[in-house]
Formats: sequence, C-alpha cells, structure tokens
Amino acid sequence: MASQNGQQRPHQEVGHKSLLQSDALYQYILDTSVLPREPECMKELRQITANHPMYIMSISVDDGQFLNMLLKLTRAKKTMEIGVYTGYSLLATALALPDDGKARIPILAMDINRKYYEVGLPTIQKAGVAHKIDFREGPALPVLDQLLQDETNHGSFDFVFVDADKENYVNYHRRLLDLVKVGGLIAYDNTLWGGAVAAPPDAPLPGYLRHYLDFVLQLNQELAADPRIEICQLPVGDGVTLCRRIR
Ligand SMILES: C[S@@+](CC[C@H](N)C(=O)[O-])C[C@H]1O[C@@H](n2cnc3c(N)ncnc32)[C@H](O)[C@@H]1O
Repeated sequence: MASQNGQQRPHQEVGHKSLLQSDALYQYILDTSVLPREPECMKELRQITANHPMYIMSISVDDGQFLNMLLKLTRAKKTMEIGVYTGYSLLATALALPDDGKARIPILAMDINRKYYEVGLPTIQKAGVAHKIDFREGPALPVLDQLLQDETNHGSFDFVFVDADKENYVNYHRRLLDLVKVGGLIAYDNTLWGGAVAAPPDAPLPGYLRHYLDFVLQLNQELAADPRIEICQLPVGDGVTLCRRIR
C-alpha cells in the first residue's frame, strides 16, 4: 500500500495497520468488553461527571479499565496521580490497590482544584476506598520537589499516572524518574492528543489542541530518547505512554 505521496511508510511495507478505523469498532469494544464489566461505582461516577461542565477532561471508560487491570497486573502498592478532576481514574486506581487499612495510604493524588474532586468524592466514599487516597490540593510540581528532598521517597513509587497540565509533563518526567522505583511505571495520558501529533502542520485544529500540541510533541520526543526507561505507546483512550524505569 502506498501513502498519498506515493511512498511506502515503514509500517505499510510490512502490512501493519491500526485496527481502529471507525467509531463503530470503538463502540463495539465498549459495548462488548468494557461497559458490561464497568463496576457500578465507576458507572455512577461517569454519569455524575457527564453532567459536569468540564466532563471532556475525564479519561475514557476503556482507559479506566486498562488502568485498573495494569495496576492489578503490576501489583502496585504505592502510587501517585497528577490530575484528579472528578476522580474516574482515581477510582479505577483505588479499586485495584490492596487495602492496608490505616497502616498506609497507597495513593497520593493531586489537583489544583479540590472542587472537582468533591464532585466525585461521595461516590468514592460510597465505594469504600476513600481511605486509600491522600488528596492534596495545589500544583503538583512543588509537591514533587518537596518529596525529592527526602531520600526515603526516592525510588519508592510503584506507579504514577500523569493526566494534568500538558505544559509541565516534561518537568514532571524529570522529577518522577527519581521518585518511581526501578521496574516501576509512569503512565502519561493524552500522548496522541486527539490525533494532532500526526496532523500536517497546517491542519485546522481546535484551539486547545493547537495550543498544547508542542508540549505533547516535546514529551513524546523526550520519552522516546530517554535511556533510563523502556516505553510503550498505547492507542488507548487519547493515547497512553507507559514508561518503565530501568535504571
Ligand atoms: C484531564 S483532567 C484529569 C482527569 C482525571 N484523570 C480523570 O480521570 O477524570 C486534568 C486535571 O489536572 C488538574 N491540573 C491542572 N494543572 C495542574 C497542576 N499544575 N497540578 C495538579 N493538577 C493540575 C486540573 O484541575 C484537572 O482537574
């Protein structure tokens, strides 16, 4: 198969194609494998979030299912989330993590806006997992800097989910690599940025996509070139890049 300019791209030479070529196929995945298995509490939170003016910020339901499975597979015990909003990804995380009672709070969750978190908090409480969450209101970067000042925090996190201000993703990465353990994971959300990462330079993009595109492109380049991690770019939700610290 040839591309528009007549030249074959490397993935076309070997016949690789993305399967997700239509909304109907995405809907099939949701209807068959995702929505029927969504826990009731997550469904409730998703419906509450759908009525919130900023609902577009929530991760997708398949992204939530993926996150929940990933945390179980990796047996993560200590995690961090940057960018909580109403808490859909946070609830997916809290449901997956083991319950150590009062001995240890496994999730450090940060958002600049506690009001968003409070929209979902009653559902998180009803689900019986609120005690797993240490929520901090405020910008995440100073919290990371504070954590780094204490040696005992270095290499202590099993998993970090980053879904916040795109302009700081690179700054988060530079700090998180010291906080996550060797063998631990950092997952960056929105790394395909609505498809804009592969759009022609003059493509007419919605304003917010255009505004943050360079930050996402810079992150993707830095991750691809970073020898301290192994990476895997997944076309789940808006694109998730998994980074496994290897040194
Ligand atoms: C895309 S939403 C997060 C969605 C969430 N993960 C979910 O599943 O619903 C991004 C969030 O990041 C928060 N945010 C923006 N800048 C931030 C910062 N500097 N530090 C922490 N949170 C920030 C916003 O308030 C917003 O709630």
